[in-house]
Amino acid sequence: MKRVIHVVGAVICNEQGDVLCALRGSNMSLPNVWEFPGGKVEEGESPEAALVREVREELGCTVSVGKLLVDVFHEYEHAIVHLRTYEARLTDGEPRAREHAELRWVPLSQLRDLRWAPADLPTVEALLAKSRS
Ligand SMILES: Nc1nc2c([nH]c(=O)n2[C@H]2C[C@H](O)[C@@H](COP(=O)(O)OP(=O)(O)OP(=O)(O)O)O2)c(=O)[nH]1
Repeated sequence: MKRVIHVVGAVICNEQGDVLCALRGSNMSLPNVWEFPGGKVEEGESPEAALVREVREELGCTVSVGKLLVDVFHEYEHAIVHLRTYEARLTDGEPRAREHAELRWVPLSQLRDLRWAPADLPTVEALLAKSRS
């Protein structure tokens, strides 16, 4: 049985409604794909607390965590990723790529043009569906 990794991702939007997307580096697992900032939930940690901690580590800024958007399991070669994505709002600091190859604010209309980590596609679709409703 593959191990299950519990991962959280933050959907952070700016005033124009662009979404903050992060490019995984070539030296990371799942290299060179776009993802939502976040990471693994530690033992005994709530998903919300993990998201605040990971965003602080990766982007050097603070978010407040809002609604759960998507809760999905995706089977990769290396493991099964249990990904929960949340709406999140920047409350302090400016995001900087401390660990990622690049950060980019992407308009909703261009979200599908990025090469996403496969587990993230349901979140991309949920964001597009929400913007149409
Ligand atoms: N942070 C994040 N990880 C994602 C997303 N989608 C997705 O499939 N993943 C995967 C990539 C990794 O396998 C795992 C998250 O681990 P991580 O961000 O701590 O990165 P990592 O594997 O480089 O960490 P590590 O082995 O160095 O401890 O979940 C996403 O949107 N955000």
